[in-house]
Amino acid sequence: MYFHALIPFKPVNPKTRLSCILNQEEREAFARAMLEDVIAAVLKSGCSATLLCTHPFKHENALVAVRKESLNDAINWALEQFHCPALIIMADLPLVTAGDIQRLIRTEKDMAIVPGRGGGTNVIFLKKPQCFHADFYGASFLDHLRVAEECGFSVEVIDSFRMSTDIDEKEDLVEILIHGKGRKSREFLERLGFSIVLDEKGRVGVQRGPHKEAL
Ligand SMILES: Nc1nc2c(ncn2[C@@H]2O[C@H](COP(=O)(O)OP(=O)(O)OP(=O)(O)O)[C@@H](O)[C@H]2O)c(=O)[nH]1
Ligand SMILES: C[C@H](OP(=O)(O)O)C(=O)O
Repeated sequence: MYFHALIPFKPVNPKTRLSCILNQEEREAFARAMLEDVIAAVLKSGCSATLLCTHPFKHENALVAVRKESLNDAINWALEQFHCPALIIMADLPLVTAGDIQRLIRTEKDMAIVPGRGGGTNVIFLKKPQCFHADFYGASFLDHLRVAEECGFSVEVIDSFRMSTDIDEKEDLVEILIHGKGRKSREFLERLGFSIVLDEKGRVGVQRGPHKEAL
């Protein structure tokens, strides 16, 4: 089955929660690397990709719509245009695979949803997108279940480590370094000198060593 994926993307000053370890230029490059990982999985799954971007941006394998409004308003603008099923997938899920996406689009329910850790929503597949409206931020997973109920949708909640792993904070980089073999985002972090480290309590964290290209 062939569907259309909407990928919201903020190319300018993204991922501010990573400012403690990446400067703005690095965060922009890192956000692009994660986006590449997501687009690769989307295309491999057989879906096409449209980026909903806050600023002008070009990608050779995706359509781009520049929408200056907020995340929810941009998604809701796009959903209104859809007359066929739609996938909404965030650009900060670099571990996602084509098989993961196929799991959503093969759902027998009206909607499939993947929660993010901490109450967020990482991916939504909608068979009838026009009834729905996005309500990201805060406990958006609960909000999206409520919207689905209002629409009378049957819902499948998908339990997936890879798709639930959105990269927001420094601690999340551990997951890319451990599980992100072959991903552009892992190559990027390694090039910058990131590696995993154990703290004094035995927990795994990340450290930034010398820039590989500078060695
Ligand atoms: N179109 C659009 N996409 C957005 C906007 N804000 C964030 N995004 C995208 O939405 C997804 C989830 O965003 P967040 O995790 O909040 O990312 P962020 O705003 O870059 O990160 P922080 O600055 O750390 O909050 C990512 O794919 C972002 O690129 C927006 O205002 N408009
Ligand atoms: C957009 C938001 O992402 P988070 O800030 O939780 O990563 C959400 O999932 O509602």
